[in-house]
Amino acid sequence: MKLTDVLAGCGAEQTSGGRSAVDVTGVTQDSRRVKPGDLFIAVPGLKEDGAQFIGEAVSRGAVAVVSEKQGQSSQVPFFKVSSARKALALIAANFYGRPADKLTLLGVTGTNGKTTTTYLLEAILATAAMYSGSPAPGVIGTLGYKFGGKTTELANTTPDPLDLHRIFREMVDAGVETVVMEVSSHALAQERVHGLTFKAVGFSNLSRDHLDYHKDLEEYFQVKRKLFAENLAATGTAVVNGDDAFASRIYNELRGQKRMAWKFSRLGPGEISAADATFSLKGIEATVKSPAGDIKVKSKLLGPHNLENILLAAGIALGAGISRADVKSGIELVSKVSGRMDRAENHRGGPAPAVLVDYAHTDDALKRSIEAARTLAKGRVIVVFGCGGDRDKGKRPLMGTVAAEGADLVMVTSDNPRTEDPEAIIAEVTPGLEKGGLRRISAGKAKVGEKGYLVDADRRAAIEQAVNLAKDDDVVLIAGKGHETYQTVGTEKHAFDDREVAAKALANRIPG
Ligand SMILES: CC(=O)N[C@H]1[C@@H](OP(=O)(O)OP(=O)(O)OC[C@H]2O[C@@H](n3ccc(=O)[nH]c3=O)[C@H](O)[C@@H]2O)O[C@H](CO)[C@@H](O)[C@@H]1O[C@H](C)C(=O)N[C@@H](C)C(=O)N[C@H](CCC(=O)O)C(=O)O
Ligand SMILES: Nc1ncnc2c1ncn2[C@@H]1O[C@H](COP(=O)(O)OP(=O)(O)OP(=O)(O)O)[C@@H](O)[C@H]1O
Ligand SMILES: N[C@H](CCC[C@H](N)C(=O)O)C(=O)O
Ligand SMILES: [Mg+2]
Repeated sequence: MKLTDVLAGCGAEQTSGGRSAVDVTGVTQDSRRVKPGDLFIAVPGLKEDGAQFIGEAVSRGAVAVVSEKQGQSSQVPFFKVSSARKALALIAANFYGRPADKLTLLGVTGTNGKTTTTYLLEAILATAAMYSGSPAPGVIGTLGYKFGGKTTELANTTPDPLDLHRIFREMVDAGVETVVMEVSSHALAQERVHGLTFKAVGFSNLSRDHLDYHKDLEEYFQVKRKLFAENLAATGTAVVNGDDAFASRIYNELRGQKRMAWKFSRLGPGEISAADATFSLKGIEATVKSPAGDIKVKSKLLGPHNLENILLAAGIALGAGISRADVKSGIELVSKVSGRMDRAENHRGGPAPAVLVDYAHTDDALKRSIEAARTLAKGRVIVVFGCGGDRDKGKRPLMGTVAAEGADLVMVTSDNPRTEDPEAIIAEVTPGLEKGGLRRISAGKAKVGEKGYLVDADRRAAIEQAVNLAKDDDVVLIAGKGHETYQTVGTEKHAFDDREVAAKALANRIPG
């Protein structure tokens, strides 16, 4: 592809180097991966400044360079841009032949509920597509990217632009017309979706997370707001959580601009609201009230927070022009979202506690998933959780407090310790548990029915103890790792799946 075509529209100005009439055979932002014929884009990062590696990129065969820095005298054409990350997004689109121009994009942002909402939307869109004879949608998010019945794992929830536009290309080539995607705050901060236009976007909620990356909650919000301010089509629809103060600010802003915005609310009024909701281990029954009319749904998803995800998915789908009937059928098709309130198998049969594996890894998510477990449990709620290493430390005591306030028995353990000491992470969680009113029970002293918290850094042992300490009418909630099939200790990933460990613990359960 001609360099001038790759750079089209990205505002790059040549500052040095030779003739720009060269062909580009690849694009990369990583000097270590440069192949002869590539364009190298030097991105300033958290740890490194890509500009340091321009020499290395050229010596590996880069035929042109894009950077925010003024070009030194360069052997290859050197282009200056005001934002390397924005340029990267536009260049990636050009390089893959602008596949997103052929797609209808629907996006979901927010701290919790993105993955669940995108899978509800996928089912709704697939139902609509089936009836209209159109192709099924694609999905991009934490569980990977999915189209044509195949899911491929991803390193990030929202991929870097070069991966994202390559995936769009694969999808368009396979005939996909609509893509529903999670848009993370890291992606928005790093301009991974710069230049994309969404037909409808949703905002689930905003609560504490990633404050190791964002300065404070307000900055975290401003980053999420970009999706609505910069990426929503002028005639597109925004659906936001009316029960969330941050999300409501977006509603007011868009309404002030006479844009299309809907609020959804589980408890109060809103363009999308709920009535007659009931929750059990069989799922949710509720009436979704919408500008298009009422939709009675029976969902297999568990807990009040999932009703919020249903309202958001219904709002986005209706906003994108899907019929009420397809919204209902799609929602009812989703039997579960992998690793979210995902019930572990009881292979032995007979009475046993319900063991739910969930991905709650923020204090709000943990609070909400414990609340959900409470609506499902006839007996007690037992929670097993830990906090990830090398991530926002501020959430550790907060997660401890919500666990103590919501659960009867808590088993504190490891999540992915990464390069931190597991015991040191736990030591940052336990003051929160004490603050929440639970007292520590010494190892080996726990009795069935007792209140308090136990500590065991070995996640497998912690899950086994929790299952053994549960009575048949208790609910055991194993939070934090959801769909993950590994545990990261140091820099190594070991096979570990909460759902398998829990099913084994149930099969070998020795009550008491
Ligand atoms: C914290 C974070 O988001 N980091 C992202 C960031 O990395 P960074 O700023 O540390 O990059 P860096 O190492 O300083 O390098 C800067 C540049 O120099 C280049 N470089 C570096 C070294 C070298 O020898 N040569 C070279 O060219 C790098 O390729 C890069 O382009 O920029 C990189 C390039 O765009 C991203 O890949 C990387 O995402 C990493 C993999 C990551 O783990 N991100 C997570 C936290 C994330 O994005 N998570 C969200 C979901 C979160 C949630 O909702 O729960 C997601 O969307 O996945
Ligand atoms: N609407 C909601 N409000 C609050 N908590 C929720 C909501 N939906 C899900 N959760 C909690 O958050 C966890 C993660 O849910 P989900 O994977 O759908 O969200 P996500 O935004 O994609 O998360 P991540 O950013 O980690 O990918 C769930 O396991 C549950 O504990
Ligand atoms: N995308 C989130 C996932 C956290 C999952 C949890 N299991 C952990 O490892 O902290 C992150 O990387 O912060
Ligand atoms: Mg997700």
